[in-house]
Amino acid sequence: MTIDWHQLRNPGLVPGSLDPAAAVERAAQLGLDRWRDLPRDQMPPWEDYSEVEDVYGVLKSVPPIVAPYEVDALRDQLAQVCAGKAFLLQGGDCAETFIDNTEAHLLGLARTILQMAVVLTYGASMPVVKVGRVAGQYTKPRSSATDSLGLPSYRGDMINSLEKTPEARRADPQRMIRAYANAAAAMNMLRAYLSGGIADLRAVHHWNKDFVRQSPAGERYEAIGREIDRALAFMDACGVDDDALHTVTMYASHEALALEYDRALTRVNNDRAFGLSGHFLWVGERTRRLDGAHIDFISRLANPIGVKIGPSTSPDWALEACEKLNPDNIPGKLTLISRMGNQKIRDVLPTIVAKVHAAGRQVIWQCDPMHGNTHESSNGYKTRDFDRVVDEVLGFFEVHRSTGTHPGGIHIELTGEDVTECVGGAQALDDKDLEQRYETACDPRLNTQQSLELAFLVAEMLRH
Ligand SMILES: O=C[C@H](O)[C@H](O)COP(=O)(O)O
Ligand SMILES: C=C(OP(=O)(O)O)C(=O)O
Ligand SMILES: [Mn+2]
Repeated sequence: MTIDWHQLRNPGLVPGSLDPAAAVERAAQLGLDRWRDLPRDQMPPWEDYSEVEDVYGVLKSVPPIVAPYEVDALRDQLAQVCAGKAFLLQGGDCAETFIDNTEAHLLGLARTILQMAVVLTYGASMPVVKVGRVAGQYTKPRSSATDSLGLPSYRGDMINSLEKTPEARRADPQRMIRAYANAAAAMNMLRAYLSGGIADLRAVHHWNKDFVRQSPAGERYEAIGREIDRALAFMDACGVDDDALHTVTMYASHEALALEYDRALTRVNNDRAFGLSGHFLWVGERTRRLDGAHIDFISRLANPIGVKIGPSTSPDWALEACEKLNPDNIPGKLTLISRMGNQKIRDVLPTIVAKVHAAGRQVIWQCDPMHGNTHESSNGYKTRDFDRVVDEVLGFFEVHRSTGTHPGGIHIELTGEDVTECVGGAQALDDKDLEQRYETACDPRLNTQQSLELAFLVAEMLRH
């Protein structure tokens, strides 16, 4: 068979019909460009929108970052989470950067997620679906259009640069192409490494034993570590040696904020629109208006999607969001990611869960204990207190226990590096320590130790 490469690179490839005009028509039928006419918050301050359109023209014919069958596979796995038979672990940088898109950084992330997943799998006695904030988490919504120096705010490497000069902060559409290239390289590396040695269950458990040995709070975690040891020895004795013990799938997710980027990487396949810039796309707290561009765009996708819900969310809003984002009530399709803050979650979340649940809406409840718990340290750093993070997750479990619903997962800003951005944890980092390695481009992340500690604590919550 001869492959017509020119035709394969056409936009909107539909198997069985390589006619690009038909693909464009299908996209229109699916309403994929309706967002262009709707109100849009957090629009980057582009100087010349025609440059954005040029970049869009380039990106709409490139090979996508992920494949439709993977997107469907993730949704199937998330259906298990929705049914209370699996747990969702999602984590990674607040803002990925081009300069940190290195082998070491990605390996650190993969390793940390795998280590957390092993502990959570044991704690929950159920499969853990692993999703990185990775290979596309390059745009940021901001509270203010300008920073403390009066410069345009940094909006993620896809839009402008963190460097503090007016020129660097200019919104540059060409950066979308660099974001695509970086995302493709990251995904390529992760796929390769996760099907090889680093995903070996015994190796991952070995790293966890190192963590328990070194952590000042190691004693508390030793019991679970020993139990996992015994479980592995038992499996060995039984001769269990399955592929699942050596390879892992980690899916990629990011906030759907730069809609031109995500739309350009959307492909229509068998009359379904797949956002192939990542497996899972979510809409953030600042862009979730139901009549707005972001919600409209993700509502058209076949992907599993999420929406952040902050402390001002009403039960009515949540129900309406479920109807709009998952009209066919498909299990695993929609994740509501609460980020209320530890002082509010116990008051605000119960009525939302009760209303959505009573209406029979299929939804995954996930807890982001980061974004409602940000404060400024005494020495001026944007930070988070580990105890408040843990307390919000605890509140999340308490709420679901009282409503009889499944606490489906956690969504964490973390890195596999020894940064000092969040205070607290067994290392007892304090405000002064933040000066040592504060490297985030946006929000403070849990470091490797804090992330693993959180996983052990959540494993304890899952067991009870
Ligand atoms: O990651 C989330 C947001 O982009 C971030 O919390 C906004 O931070 P800001 O309030 O510093 O703009
Ligand atoms: C912007 C983010 O969160 P939120 O929309 O919840 O503020 C984020 O996840 O980085
Ligand atoms: Mn963030």
